[in-house]
Amino acid sequence: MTNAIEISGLRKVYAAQGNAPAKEALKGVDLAIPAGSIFGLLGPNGAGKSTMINILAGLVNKTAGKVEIWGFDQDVNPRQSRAAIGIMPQELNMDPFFTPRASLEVQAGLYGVAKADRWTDELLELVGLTDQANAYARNLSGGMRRRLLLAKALVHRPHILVLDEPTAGVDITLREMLWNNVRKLNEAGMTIILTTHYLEEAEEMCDEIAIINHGELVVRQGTRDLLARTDGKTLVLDTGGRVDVPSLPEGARADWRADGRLAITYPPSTIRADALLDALRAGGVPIVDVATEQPDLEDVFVEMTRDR
Ligand SMILES: Nc1ncnc2c1ncn2[C@@H]1O[C@H](COP(=O)(O)OP(=O)(O)OP(=O)(O)O)[C@@H](O)[C@H]1O
Repeated sequence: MTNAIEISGLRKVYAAQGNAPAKEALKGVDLAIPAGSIFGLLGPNGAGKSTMINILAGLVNKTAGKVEIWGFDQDVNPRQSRAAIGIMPQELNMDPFFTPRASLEVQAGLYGVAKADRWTDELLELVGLTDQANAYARNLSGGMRRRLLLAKALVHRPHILVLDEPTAGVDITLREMLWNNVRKLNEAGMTIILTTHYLEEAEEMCDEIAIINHGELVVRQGTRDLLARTDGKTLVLDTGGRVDVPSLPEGARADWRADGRLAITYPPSTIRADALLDALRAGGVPIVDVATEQPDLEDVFVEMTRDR
């Protein structure tokens, strides 16, 4: 299996409701997600990420296009394609009278996992809920509920795990635990797809990233290559205090930071750092110290999703 997911020409139009006009949430997206990757699906609010994930999960019907999950066409082999994917949803609502163990057993039943093939105890152990296995869900903390949702997504041992905003509003300890789990699952061969608003997290975790905006795929690239795309670097200077900044080569921009340092952002394709430093020195700016900063995913994201 080279691609865990192959999406082509995917469109979704939500029908008009009352005064709200019809909304084309996905406008013909083509996207291949390599098997074995940790793949980030990013985009601003309303870009269409949840729509895409819900289509993968079989919760939203597409208007047009083709979706193959682990080689199974969703429309031709719905059962097999559903069995290949597990989804950890955003929302935390769950039956308050179920214990984690019972929830996992029920979920396994829904997926038709035979009793002998269930791995309930291992799953509870994996997400750190062994001690709460028999506690009612209403007594679980938000973090524990989230861990239970992860375990529920895994009952049928899917090839692909989709995490929709898994760390929104969770504390650092839980976030680390989630990511450790995700890495372990990925090392064991599972393909991971995640949406997140934390771009730092996507930068650190994902091998490849797709950015969607207004229902269209804007870019899909390896994380490292994506970061190399932005033509913007920053020199950060300690000038020993505020001074007048002389005019700089066109394309360069100077900003004073809150910590009193002077940040010069420039496109390295047309301006060399030494030309900038020469211009500053010639303008009488004392340079006590200099550091450089590379663009991060946030910069790339802002550039790619800026409305033109
Ligand atoms: N059930 C629905 N009926 C009508 N319009 C919808 C429905 N669900 C989503 N939309 C619209 O489709 C567009 C895409 O929404 P979607 O939830 O997929 O975006 P998103 O990228 O997941 O955003 P967020 O990051 O805010 O979750 C939005 O304009 C949204 O208002």
